[in-house]
Amino acid sequence: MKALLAFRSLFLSQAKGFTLALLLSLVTLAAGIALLGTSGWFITSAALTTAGLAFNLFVPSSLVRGFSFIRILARYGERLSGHDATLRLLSGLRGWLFARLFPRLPLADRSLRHGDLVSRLTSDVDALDTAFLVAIGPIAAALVIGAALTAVLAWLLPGAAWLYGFCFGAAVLVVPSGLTLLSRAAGNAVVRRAADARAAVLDGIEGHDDLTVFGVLGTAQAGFATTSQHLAAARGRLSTLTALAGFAVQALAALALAGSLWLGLTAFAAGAVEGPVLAGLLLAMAGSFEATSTIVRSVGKLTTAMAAAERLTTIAEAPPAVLDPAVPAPVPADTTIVLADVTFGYGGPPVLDSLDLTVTPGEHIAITGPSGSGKSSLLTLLLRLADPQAGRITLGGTALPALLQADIHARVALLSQHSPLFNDTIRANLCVARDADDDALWAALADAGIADFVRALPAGLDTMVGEGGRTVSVGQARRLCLARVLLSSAQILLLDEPTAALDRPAEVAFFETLHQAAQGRTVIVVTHATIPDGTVNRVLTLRNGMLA
Ligand SMILES: Nc1ncnc2c1ncn2[C@@H]1O[C@H](COP(=O)(O)OP(=O)(O)OP(=O)(O)O)[C@@H](O)[C@H]1O
Repeated sequence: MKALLAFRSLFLSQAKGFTLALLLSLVTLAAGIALLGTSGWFITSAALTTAGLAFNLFVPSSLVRGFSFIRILARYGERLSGHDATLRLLSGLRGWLFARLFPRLPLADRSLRHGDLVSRLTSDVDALDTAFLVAIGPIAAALVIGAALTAVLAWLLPGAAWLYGFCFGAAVLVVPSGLTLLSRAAGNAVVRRAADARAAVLDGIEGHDDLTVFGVLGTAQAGFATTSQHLAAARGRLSTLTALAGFAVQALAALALAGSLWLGLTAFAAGAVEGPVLAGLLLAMAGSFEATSTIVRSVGKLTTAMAAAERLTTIAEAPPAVLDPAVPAPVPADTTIVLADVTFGYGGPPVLDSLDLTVTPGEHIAITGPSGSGKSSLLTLLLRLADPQAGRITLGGTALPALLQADIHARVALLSQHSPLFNDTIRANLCVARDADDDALWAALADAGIADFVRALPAGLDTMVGEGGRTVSVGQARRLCLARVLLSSAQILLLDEPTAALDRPAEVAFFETLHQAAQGRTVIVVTHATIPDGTVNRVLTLRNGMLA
């Protein structure tokens, strides 16, 4: 519940819609109960009145019709306002989560799987946004209705009021609370297992080719079947508990009705209550318990929502890798980069150890070094996606932590080892860097050495590249990503293994084009390739955390 409370400001932002939905659900419930009560009273009165001659049929029958209409209209209005508020809450929740997620990327918790993250961003948010609609709203409405009917009973059939009040209170408060406590573990397991299943699906799709080639598709399928069985078992446990709670509520309803019938008949025999009123009250009680059955079904969802809330707050409250300064420094015009005595690691031995480096504006440098020597980590620091544990990095004389990250990223562009192509047109993929006209796009494509290929495509710049750039070769995808980086207005370009997928002639051509295309801009390229002569000003080697 504490995790759910963390989202109270978001829920409160939709308070108007939820209050309206709550009021309308109260009207719906009240109209339903009044409908049953009036019908019972009406039918009994009509039966007790000789041939109906002395009985005014008009008032009760119009009441029955009136309550039916009110019930239908109120239910419609409740669904409309409740779902409207829920959808608004959903957009608020997603915005809230993304706003917290971005400054925390890459997530410090490397164990968090891609599929799990997707699960948190989708189904966990969905579980949370319906918490009001399926659980909190119905519980609040039932409590009000139960209290009102108890008050009516205290007036018309005092003997039964305490019994009804006790049974209804237990059905709305005790059984759902007990179910919440008992189903906590099952609710957690459902959320966890659902995330596992989603991750297994994503892994299977992403790794399908390799799994097929290595002949282990069957093993992967068996793994997925096991995950699905675990999910089904967790859902089964939750359903069993929900069914038991449903049985408890029905038993309480039966106890309240049977006891009230007995107490009511005693009161009727003593002349303390009229027959039609008694019939109406008993039917109204039966109607009110209808509200409790929804609650029991909903509480299972509430435990899932609580588990989802915990998983979301885990990401949202994780300390961000870096924080923007409260008062940012102005962006320096100079783009000289200086790393002085920089030490950085991931908790173990330092990856970069007292490293010094100065890169003057417009200089092109290459950094080589054995795998795992810290080349990519160095680029991470230059983008201020992490801060060094010791030492100082400055841009134009201003320390990076004094600048807004957005300002740094406007000046420093990255072509990473994993730069993606989005499932969109070539034009849209390039314009991620900045909005540009066709001339600028073709110039960037020409600089990246891929203009001829794009020009030969029937749809040219409007060609869809497919998911992850599946319709182009790996080398072409790298060049399209390079074109995007060249198109950006950043004065400093960082490239991580830009030629990993190219053969030697293409690699040489790539470095030559890069050198020409990025004239006037600073280039830091991290690579295992042998750098062709004349394409960079300096080649440095990173070894044992230091540059040589
Ligand atoms: N997020 C991380 N958490 C923990 N350790 C990390 C993380 N990222 C990198 N490392 C470790 O830091 C070291 C340097 O990694 P880095 O990727 O910077 O090396 P690299 O020189 O770029 O390697 P490669 O040439 O293979 O790309 C490696 O030992 C790696 O395992």
